[in-house]
Amino acid sequence: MSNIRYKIKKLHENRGVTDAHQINVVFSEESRVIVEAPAGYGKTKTLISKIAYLICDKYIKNSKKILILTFSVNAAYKIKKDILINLPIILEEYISSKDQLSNHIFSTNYHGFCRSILNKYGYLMEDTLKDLNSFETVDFDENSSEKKINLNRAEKTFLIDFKNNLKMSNREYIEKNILKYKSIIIEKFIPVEKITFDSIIIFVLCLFYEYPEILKFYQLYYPILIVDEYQDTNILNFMLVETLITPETRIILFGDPLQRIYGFLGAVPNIMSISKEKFNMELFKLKTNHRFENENMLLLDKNLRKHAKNLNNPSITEDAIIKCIASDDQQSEAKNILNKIKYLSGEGEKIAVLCRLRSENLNLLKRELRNINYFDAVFSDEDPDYIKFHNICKRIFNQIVGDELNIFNMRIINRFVKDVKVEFKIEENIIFDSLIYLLEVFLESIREEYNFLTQKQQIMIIKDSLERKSLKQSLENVKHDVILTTIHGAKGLEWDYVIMPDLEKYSFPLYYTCKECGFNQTCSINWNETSEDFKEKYLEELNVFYVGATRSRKETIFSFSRRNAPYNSLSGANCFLRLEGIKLIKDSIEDNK
Ligand SMILES: Nc1ncnc2c1ncn2[C@@H]1O[C@H](COP(=O)(O)OP(=O)(O)OP(=O)(O)O)[C@@H](O)[C@H]1O
Repeated sequence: MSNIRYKIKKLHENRGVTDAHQINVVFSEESRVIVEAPAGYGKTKTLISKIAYLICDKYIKNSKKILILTFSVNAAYKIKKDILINLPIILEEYISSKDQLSNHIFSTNYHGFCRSILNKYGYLMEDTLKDLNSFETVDFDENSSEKKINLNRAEKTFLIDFKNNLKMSNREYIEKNILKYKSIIIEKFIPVEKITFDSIIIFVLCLFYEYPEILKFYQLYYPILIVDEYQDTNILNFMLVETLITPETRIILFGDPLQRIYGFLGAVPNIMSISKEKFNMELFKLKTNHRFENENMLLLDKNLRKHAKNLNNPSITEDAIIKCIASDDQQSEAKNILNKIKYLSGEGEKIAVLCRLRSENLNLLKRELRNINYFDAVFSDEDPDYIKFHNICKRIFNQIVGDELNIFNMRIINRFVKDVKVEFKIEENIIFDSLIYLLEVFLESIREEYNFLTQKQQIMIIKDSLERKSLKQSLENVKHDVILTTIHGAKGLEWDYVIMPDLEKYSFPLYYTCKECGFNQTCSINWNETSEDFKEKYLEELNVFYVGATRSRKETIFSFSRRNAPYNSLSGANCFLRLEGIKLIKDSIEDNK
């Protein structure tokens, strides 16, 4: 054991100094641990070492497993890859093969976990659930136009209400209506071989309720539960986690409250502190950033966090000095950003331009960027073209693999890509060019990075990713030196330099937030006079700003215009750029490196 401890300590050494806070988490004997760690503070690294420590300290008996849950499919596979690469190094004498290691852990996303349970026991509630893998998974909300599903008006209204209550984390409503939701899915969706994303978790909650002996089995089978990106947990995820926990379960939760940017999809507000209280957990904070190379970036991170914690009185002690491109109008802003990129690139530096969302301003920028070789990845999950691309790929892929799930090779990949290209040949839309490239990058990573998986598992990741519309998570494997994407799409990724355009009022925070703020000309907010609801909306925007600003290893450069494009209206630096603790200095294109 002392050898293992030595090896783990060595792994957590940076320039000769061991990160004691990470080590405290790894070696802690507490059975309920919650770890708060901003991006780049070594959450994932700590998680991997913790698993190694738990396995070799015999916390996990032979027939039991550690369950590791995450929000996205790709995050789950990334963790699994890290585990399979790193753990054998730490655990040489404890684990003889990767297979043996796989026997101890199950790393998946919430939906993947629930699917695995429904594949085994779903038939107990509804016989046809044994064919779950061949069903099409759909998201049902007010924009849905599912023609094949014969819903009456009352059912449609109910499903929309249910979704809205889910987004509002209204647990009381969900608990009261869960059975009704389940029966509509069974009566109307399953006969046409469709199922909703939410119902995959709902069916498992119902199964556990109806068959407590099955729940008991899973509770004993997974004596250790680890959840990553816990701040994104929605109310259904939370109910699932809660159900799996017994007084004996060891729980380790990792997250960062400030990176909660999926509130609009239902991430529960304050989920980290709620869980800390509810499960009586010991809080550990990681204190050292291992990502930033620049003192001002550390200060920016620190000061933004202080604001998020206390809007009224952030107690700033030192300013972060951040470069900012101030332009007269959107056209000159676009030109200035292009010049900045040209100046920064050239030595293999990776640069990202991160925007809030698609807009008229962004189109001007895109026109300028056509002068360089950049990768355009500005699509949101709700984008019709983005959804269409995934749906068509899903259909083509299913046709190619058919029922034969055990064979996955280059011939299948080539045919798949060729057929997709044929399908989109006539579309003159840069989004589809980007998505085809992203698809190729994604397939290459499955073949090369996930070669430790069986061919069937590789096919299932592809199906899962197309279904979850998560191609944009392959952005980190794109070879271009310059990427234009949204802040939401950049979550969890990092580049050498980040440029954030359009940081003017009415663009970011979004127009509606500025409207609620009364189009406040000075952008200074009196927090004693604002409603809780406004505070919450503002904080969510601040979180998005924080996630964007902390994606760079070397430097983040802000940019804004004095006039906004659509109406050429007067604008100017937004409220975030005026926060105490951020000192802007004029960027004169050449002075960055
Ligand atoms: N103690 C350490 N010594 C050396 N490098 C470290 C240490 N901790 C983390 N790192 C490195 O810092 C980088 C960020 O770590 P990691 O990815 O674990 O952070 P994170 O908190 O999970 O960030 P994110 O939320 O962005 O994924 C990685 O390259 C990791 O290898």
